[in-house]
Amino acid sequence: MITLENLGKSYGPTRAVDGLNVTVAPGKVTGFLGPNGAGKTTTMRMLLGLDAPSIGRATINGLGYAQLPAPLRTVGALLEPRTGHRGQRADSHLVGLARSNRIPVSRVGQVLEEVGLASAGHRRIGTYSLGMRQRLGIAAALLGEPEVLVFDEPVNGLDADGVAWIRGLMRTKAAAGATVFVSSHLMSEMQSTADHLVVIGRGKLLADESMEAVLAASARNLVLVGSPQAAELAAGLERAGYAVMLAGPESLRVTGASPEEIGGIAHAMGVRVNELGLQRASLEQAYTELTAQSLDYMPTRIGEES
Ligand SMILES: Nc1ncnc2c1ncn2[C@@H]1O[C@H](COP(=O)(O)OP(=O)(O)OP(=O)(O)O)[C@@H](O)[C@H]1O
Repeated sequence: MITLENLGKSYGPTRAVDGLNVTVAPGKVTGFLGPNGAGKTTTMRMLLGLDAPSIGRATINGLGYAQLPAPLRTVGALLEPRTGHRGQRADSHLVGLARSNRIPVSRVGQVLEEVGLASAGHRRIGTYSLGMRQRLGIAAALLGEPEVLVFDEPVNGLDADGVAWIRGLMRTKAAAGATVFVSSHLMSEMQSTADHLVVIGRGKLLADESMEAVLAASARNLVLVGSPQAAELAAGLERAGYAVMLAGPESLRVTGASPEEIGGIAHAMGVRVNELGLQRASLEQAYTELTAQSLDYMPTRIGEES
């Protein structure tokens, strides 16, 4: 489990991270989202003892990173794809890491296998593609069989197969009980990977909710209704306070109501309904609404300049 308690970091006048209180639970993939410069990397660096908080604290299983008796056995991290020296062989890099962390060297072959680098383990890191270096970084993170995984933008540089692979890896680890905390700016990817979302903007917490709740709260959720008495039903739905648009002579688009609520109103009015379909907002849309207020630079639209 990861706990952020009133965690804050200032760089001069900039509050990169501003009083975060978050618990990241085991058994789930928790997506960490926010616009560029929101403070995600700074938060992860404080969690991993690479930056000192200005206020508050970040703990893993109740301890700060520096207090962990065996850090690599507790938390596996991928912060940037650069790992090891270019001239070093990938397997020797991992052997060095294992030895210095009292992890059995037999794990090296296992993690190389797990990340799909078994046949390239003897090669020098400098000959690796960006995607291979990303896999090597993940191999290093998995070396100590940690129960907490912290990945900053892990799919950067990976091709479609690599993206699908890392999604599967995170889902498998979470299903086995691991705490998986992963930042990403790829909303469609997060939508199919994360169970829970922590969203920040300008260092502040904007949402800490299940994926389901974030999507359900979006104003972009639409219900498409087909009815031969569309106009009559529209009037009834408007009386009930829902936003209704006539999409055709026999079809409506309704926002703010669930299919069940619309069905209930239609039933009470004695109106026939032929079709009732929920068109869910995408995470991209829900996220845009959540972060709209916290974007550092809002483009000025033509015609709005004063
Ligand atoms: N070492 C530093 N010195 C000064 N300012 C910093 C430093 N590191 C980060 N910042 C500032 O802190 C804020 C948060 O940066 P951070 O990299 O944590 O954001 P992020 O959410 O990871 O963004 P991105 O998605 O662009 O990586 C930014 O305004 C950034 O310019």
